[in-house]
Amino acid sequence: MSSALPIKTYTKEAEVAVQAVLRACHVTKSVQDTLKVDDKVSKPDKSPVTIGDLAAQALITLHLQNAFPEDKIVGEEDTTELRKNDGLRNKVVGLVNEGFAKGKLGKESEGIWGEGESFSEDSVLTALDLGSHTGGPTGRSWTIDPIDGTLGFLRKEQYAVCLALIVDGIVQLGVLACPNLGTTAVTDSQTGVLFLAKKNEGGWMRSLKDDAKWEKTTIPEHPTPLRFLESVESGHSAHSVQARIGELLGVQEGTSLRMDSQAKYGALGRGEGGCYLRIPTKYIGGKDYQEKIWDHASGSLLISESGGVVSDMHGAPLDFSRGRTLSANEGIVAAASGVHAKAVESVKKAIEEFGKKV
Ligand SMILES: Nc1ncnc2c1ncn2[C@@H]1O[C@H](COP(=O)(O)O)[C@@H](O)[C@H]1OP(=O)(O)O
Ligand SMILES: [Mg+2]
Ligand SMILES: [Mg+2]
Ligand SMILES: [Mg+2]
Repeated sequence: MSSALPIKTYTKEAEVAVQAVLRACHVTKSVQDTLKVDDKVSKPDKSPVTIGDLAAQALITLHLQNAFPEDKIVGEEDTTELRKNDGLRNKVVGLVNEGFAKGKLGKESEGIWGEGESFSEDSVLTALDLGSHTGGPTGRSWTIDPIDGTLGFLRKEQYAVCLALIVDGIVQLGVLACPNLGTTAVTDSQTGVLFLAKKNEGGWMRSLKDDAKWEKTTIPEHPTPLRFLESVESGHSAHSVQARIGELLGVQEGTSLRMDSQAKYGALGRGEGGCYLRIPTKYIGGKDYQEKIWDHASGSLLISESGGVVSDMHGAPLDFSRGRTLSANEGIVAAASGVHAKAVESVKKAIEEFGKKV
């Protein structure tokens, strides 16, 4: 069994979520180590999806379906690619069952639901299709990003397995696993960190290893040195605007921490960096883009529960009640409490400057 969870409410939900995410990490890690060219395809929006993304979402959904059959699922992936590609489908079904294989997860999975069970192709496809819920302001729904940062995953760098519970539009519980993140610093020899956040109770982290102890996550009011965290991909956020915001905040030149996925929220949540910036590229002539709820639900709760502040780039709270996207928001600023207000102010100034240039 996993070491006792540090929270007092939603304990069954957290227990199931942690188990599901641990199993998904086991699968994604083995896929990342052995990925072949035809284990990856492009989705209609041209973004990549791998057998790891699809297997992890199916596996997490099977856990949720078993424990909370009434709950809705808002998942990033669907069965479009699997239904037209036999090879991909067979591999995904095989991986899901490998994730449940007896003894695969070590002692943490002993006595936990699903160990040794086998799932048919039909149940795997049905589980994936459950992820098409529209989200919205009422009821309970889980949002899944089975591999966040697929581009980082393909580069064998950072990625995250993300699962959050949203109740009546509010994120109540967030689980964020970062299999390639160092346990004490972004890169160190001991990799693999699991983060957990519960609304109004706090944020915690532990190593991904068996039975590791949970430690509280805290963000100092003024982290020093102040650095900012941003995407590796220049198509996902406006690096040039962010560099200017960094200057305005007094960040030393060349000290931004670039990494893929919600691992950025994990690093910030345990006090690294001090400010995560995600300024849309449309401000420098890029395409319009709406952020998805599964890309921010777990991470944003971790920040607010660790003493930090999260908003959109204009300072407005993130609104998870609008459906599958954060359609009421634009960009993200997540920062230490002593940095956030100045960061939002600096965003405004930098955008004005760039507006004159574009
Ligand atoms: N133009 C864009 N602006 C912001 N985020 C994007 C954009 N295109 C894709 N993404 C999403 O950014 C996330 C990764 O963020 P990061 O750069 O911080 O690692 C992915 O979930 C990815 O979605 P997708 O899964 O559809 O590729
Ligand atoms: Mg994502
Ligand atoms: Mg993803
Ligand atoms: Mg994706």
